[in-house]
Amino acid sequence: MSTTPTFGQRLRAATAQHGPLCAGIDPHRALVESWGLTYDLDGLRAFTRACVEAFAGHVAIVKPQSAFFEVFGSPGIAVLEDAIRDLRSSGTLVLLDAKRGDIGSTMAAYAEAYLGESAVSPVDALTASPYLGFESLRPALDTAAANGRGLFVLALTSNPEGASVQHARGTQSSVAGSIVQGAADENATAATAGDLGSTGLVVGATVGSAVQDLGLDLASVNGPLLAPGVGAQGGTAEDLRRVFGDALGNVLPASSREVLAAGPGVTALRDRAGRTNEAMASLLS
Ligand SMILES: O=C(O)c1cc(=O)[nH]c(=O)n1[C@@H]1O[C@H](COP(=O)(O)O)[C@@H](O)[C@H]1O
Repeated sequence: MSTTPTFGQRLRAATAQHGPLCAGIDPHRALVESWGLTYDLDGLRAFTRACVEAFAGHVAIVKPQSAFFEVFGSPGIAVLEDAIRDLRSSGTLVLLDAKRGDIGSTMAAYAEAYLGESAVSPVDALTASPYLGFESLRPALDTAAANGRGLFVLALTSNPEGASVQHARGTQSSVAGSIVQGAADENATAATAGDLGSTGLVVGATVGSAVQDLGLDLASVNGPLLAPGVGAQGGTAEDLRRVFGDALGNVLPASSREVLAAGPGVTALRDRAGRTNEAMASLLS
């Protein structure tokens, strides 16, 4: 039997030590320029370096948004890879936000790229879109599990357009409901062992009463619940309480712009992340 700790176990240990905040690295043009940097490769590099210095060893998990690095082509990806390596070597978990989702055979290549045993730039977890069907993610679910890594599957996203797909009802349940069930099934073995599962869900802090309206049981998922939308998108601590109810203990509040706006100083960034973390920890406990 493998003795490699699971992603769920590693995440639980990390949040116990550092608090629940998932700090985003989203080098938007406006943010980069507001730090007095030029919006080019040098600016991207300086922005990312400051984030890594501020967050490494101080928060449980960091979520770089791949899109903002892809903008700069392969040199931008190299900046992302350096950040992933440096964060992970400091012991900070990395959730790469790339929202991958494709037919199974292509999904297998995405899984190999980010979660595989021989991945060039491995991450601890990856965001994934299940809208080609939850089972299309099977290669990523299995590769993640085999290598002690995790997957965060979009269930109820923070954008207003998400509802038109995710709230739709089939013969038995809503689309989001089937995603919740899929994640709960993946985490069943961990649940029996008393561990947090490694298949997480993404449920935005801005989804209002959707969880209740659709009758979703998020506590039954027994996995981490990434909650983007806090801060810049209008989500508040009170919203988290309303949205997640008895599943609050598994929530990772995700904040990018609100924390990043404290830059460019490394200490100021770290302090903002620390204060957000403390506020979230007292809410969730
Ligand atoms: O998967 C995500 O992280 C995500 C899902 C979602 O439903 N909504 C959402 O905003 N996100 C991401 O979370 C980050 C939000 O950034 P801020 O609004 O600046 O905190 C961005 O990187 C988004 O791509």
